[in-house]
Amino acid sequence: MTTRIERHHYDVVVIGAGGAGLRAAIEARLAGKRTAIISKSLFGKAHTVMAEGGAAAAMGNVNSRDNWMVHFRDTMRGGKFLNNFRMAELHAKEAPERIWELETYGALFDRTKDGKISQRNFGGHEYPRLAHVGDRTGLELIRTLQQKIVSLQQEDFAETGNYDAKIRVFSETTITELLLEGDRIAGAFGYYRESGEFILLEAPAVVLATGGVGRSYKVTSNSWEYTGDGHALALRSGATLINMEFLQFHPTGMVWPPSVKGILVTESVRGDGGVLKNTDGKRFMFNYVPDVFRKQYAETEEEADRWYKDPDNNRRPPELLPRDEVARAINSEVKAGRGTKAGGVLLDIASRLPAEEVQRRPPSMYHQFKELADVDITKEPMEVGPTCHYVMGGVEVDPDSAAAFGRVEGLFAAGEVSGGMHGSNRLGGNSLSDLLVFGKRAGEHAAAYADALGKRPKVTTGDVERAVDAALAPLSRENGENPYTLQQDLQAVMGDLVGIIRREGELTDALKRLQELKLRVANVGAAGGRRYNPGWHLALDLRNMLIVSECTAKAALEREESRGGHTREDFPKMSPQWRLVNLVCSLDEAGDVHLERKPVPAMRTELIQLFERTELSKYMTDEELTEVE
Ligand SMILES: Cc1cc2nc3c(=O)[nH]c(=O)nc-3n(C[C@H](O)[C@H](O)[C@H](O)COP(=O)(O)OP(=O)(O)OC[C@H]3O[C@@H](n4cnc5c(N)ncnc54)[C@H](O)[C@@H]3O)c2cc1C
Repeated sequence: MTTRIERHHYDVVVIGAGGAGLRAAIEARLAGKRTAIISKSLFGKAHTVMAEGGAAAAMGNVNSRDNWMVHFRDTMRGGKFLNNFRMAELHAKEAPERIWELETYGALFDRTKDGKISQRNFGGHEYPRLAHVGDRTGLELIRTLQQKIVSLQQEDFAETGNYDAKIRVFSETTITELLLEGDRIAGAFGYYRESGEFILLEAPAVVLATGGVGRSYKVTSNSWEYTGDGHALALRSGATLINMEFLQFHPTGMVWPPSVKGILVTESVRGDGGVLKNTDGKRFMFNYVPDVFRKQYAETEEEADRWYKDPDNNRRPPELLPRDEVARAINSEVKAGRGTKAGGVLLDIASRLPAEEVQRRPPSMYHQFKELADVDITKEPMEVGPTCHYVMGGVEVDPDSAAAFGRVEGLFAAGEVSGGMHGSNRLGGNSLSDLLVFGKRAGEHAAAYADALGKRPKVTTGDVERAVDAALAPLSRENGENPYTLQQDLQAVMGDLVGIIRREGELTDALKRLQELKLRVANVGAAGGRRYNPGWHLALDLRNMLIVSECTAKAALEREESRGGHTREDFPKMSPQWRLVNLVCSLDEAGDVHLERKPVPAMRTELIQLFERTELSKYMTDEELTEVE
């Protein structure tokens, strides 16, 4: 029996309908390209929508001393100098324009008293920099980008009588394979989640905008669709992933009750005055300020408290250190027996702000705790602990065009699925601006690539048949393993052995267990048919989760230092030699993960000159410092 496949032709296919995907699609459509947007979940329900804190852009609205150079410096410091400097530079320079542009699409940001876009403080940012809409910034961003897409569809309708003529959204549709002719992208294959019917989109250019990988971890702020699909699709099509060892564990996830463990408690609670205390009632973050940050952070509670009113003449509270520092500090306090029974510490805003203010500032935090944990945060502290939140590693891309490196042409990546921009650790707020800056670039360059092609690559029947067979395989295994058990086992391996603090023995053990899981996943089964069958969907996702987890574990074992989102108990220091190394994963012929070391591109002189030598000496080797002089 032949399998029915719905076929479409596009110039650019964008996989992912979060901020990066929507911004890329808008740009490709503005360049006149027929563009498809594919979304695994409902249109509008992406991670981007969950972003609360805001989008970082050096507009200088609240403190006029802010500019792209200060933002660039903060981003490089946050990433511990492993960032792709060119991406950090483009991001810092272009973010303000991308935010102002959103206003022309209809976004309504909160305002300062004099009517400018308001900006709030956030960890690691020297000045108030996060443009925000209460704690619903991501929602406003997605709403606005969707609105822009609808307005473009209306223009297309006026011209052609068809809303979908130039830009069409396929929601609740999962892409399982990229199809190639030789080394060039020829299309994408997937299925409608509701009907289980297959879909083939032939296109010479694909933009990956699939977000993160957090569902491979037990405790995570990420939702069900973040199974590393884009990372795995990139690898399988011949592209490379960079620095997959760097995962951000957000310091403040809910820890109680178990049903909500991992859900994020926004950093703006700390930006607005919330402080972290252990069960002895001590503000412990003062004990955890690393030397590299000592100059910028307050040494006493009095100075830290003064900063909220007078940031120009006081140093920042240590609660606002970059996320990796705060997450490790909480981890240490809990380990030392100064944590709560549920394994967290206390985040206190109740004793710091009047109740009405607490309700007004982070309103959804108040409701989140009231409804999910029955805790009134205007009266009691919140119980919080680290949660897997963001992956800094991702598709290795050319910084200017967002084109994927490796053996593949016609593939682009933007947003959380791409790597390099944030180095070893991302600053809060830098993701929303990253996805606008590089989403736009990816859409623009994917369109230009499609334009410049002579003959378009063709999808082969054999490849489509293989994609169909791979998709149907779990349904045909009568005694296959249960996908939910496999996912739990994978989450246990990653959470327990490749988590926030890593050790050689555990990482070696993790790799052994991942190999065992690989064999079991090859035998995963799903009962039932193709019509809305979440077990089948997970069975297909597991293949991606496993391959991406293997990259993370391999790179974590290889990198013998501690930096940003990678902490090795057996190598606790940051090493200037390791700063010169990017770890790059590819797939070999047998489908196994191959890891190689590649040099980190050297920063241009005028960018190096933005830093003081004493600061550079914390990160760079002696040879590099000699060259700087
Ligand atoms: C709770 C929370 C709060 C956050 N707060 C902030 C903040 O305040 N500021 C900030 O800068 N960052 C924040 N972040 C991080 C930020 O929201 C994300 O990194 C960012 O939104 C990622 O955007 P994206 O466009 O790359 O991907 P996403 O928004 O994650 O979208 C990915 C899209 O890809 C689709 N997809 C995935 N796989 C497939 C597939 N196989 N086929 C088809 N479609 C697929 C998904 O359905 C989705 O549409 C937060 C994250 C979380 C979880």
